[in-house]
Amino acid sequence: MRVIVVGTRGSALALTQTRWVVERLKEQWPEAEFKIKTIQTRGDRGAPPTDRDIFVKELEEALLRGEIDIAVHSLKDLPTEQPEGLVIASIPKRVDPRDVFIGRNGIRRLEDLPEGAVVGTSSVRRKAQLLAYRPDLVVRELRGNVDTRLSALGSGEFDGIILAAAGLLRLDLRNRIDAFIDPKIMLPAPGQGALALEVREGDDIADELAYSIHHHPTDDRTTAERSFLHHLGAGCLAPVGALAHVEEDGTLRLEGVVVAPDGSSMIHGEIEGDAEEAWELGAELARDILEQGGKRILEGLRLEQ
Ligand SMILES: NCc1[nH]cc(CCC(=O)O)c1CC(=O)O
Repeated sequence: MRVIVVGTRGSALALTQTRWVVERLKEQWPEAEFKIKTIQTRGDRGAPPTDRDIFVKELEEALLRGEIDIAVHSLKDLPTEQPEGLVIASIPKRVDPRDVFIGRNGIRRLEDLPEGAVVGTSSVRRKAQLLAYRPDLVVRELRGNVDTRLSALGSGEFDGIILAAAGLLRLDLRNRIDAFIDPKIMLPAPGQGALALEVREGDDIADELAYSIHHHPTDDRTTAERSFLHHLGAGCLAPVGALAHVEEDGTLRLEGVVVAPDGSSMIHGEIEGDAEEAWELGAELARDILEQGGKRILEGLRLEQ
């Protein structure tokens, strides 16, 4: 059997999650041989997060050239439209999708921040929801990989920072988390906490290997969330949050939000239905929210750019 080359970015988080994926694949296919290949993306070389696919494109090009057979992505970094010739073969089981707060000087929750405190994040989605909740806070740019962000907190420039729980959990840094942020205050990015395994269309072997670690409930949840984002006509850099849950009986409940970047207005909505209709439910919620004022917020953003 051929060696299956699994491609990943080179950050500590990307490598850790890819090793996790390969361990799961080996459990399913003990006779198969896997090799991990690291590919540097523009995002890793410090490109500003202005293009939606800075973490993704180089991996996809390597896939198309045949240098790798399976690309491992963070699902939330992946655009909602697939490039020609590539397919998502598998969405493994998600970890906690929430955002978390890490504070300094005994501050352990968002609620503990004094008036005018400085919070670090580079995500418009986090900034907008934070300001909607606490307009008094000052939000400052915080970039880089998880390690860089944690050491920026130590340098004293911020009273607290916000990160995805997923990155810290995967890096075994759970003890650094001070508080999980209630999704009522901050809805995560669509797909946050989930991975995606992408393969070449027609590579049936890679497809079958990858599909063996597919997780249907995660797929249904993230399909609804990403459909919501897609039908808003917004990319992963927009001030858009979404979170879906699937109940035992197959009912999917999706919550979504569009927020003005300064937090001054916020359109929130919810929908529920059959998990098998995940894509349609996301589309319907997007239409509702666009009508209720989401459209005005998102058009305002385009004019600013
Ligand atoms: N924006 C970068 C990014 N892409 C994926 C994760 C980890 C969380 C995940 O896998 O969803 C992070 C870090 C963060 O947002 O704190």
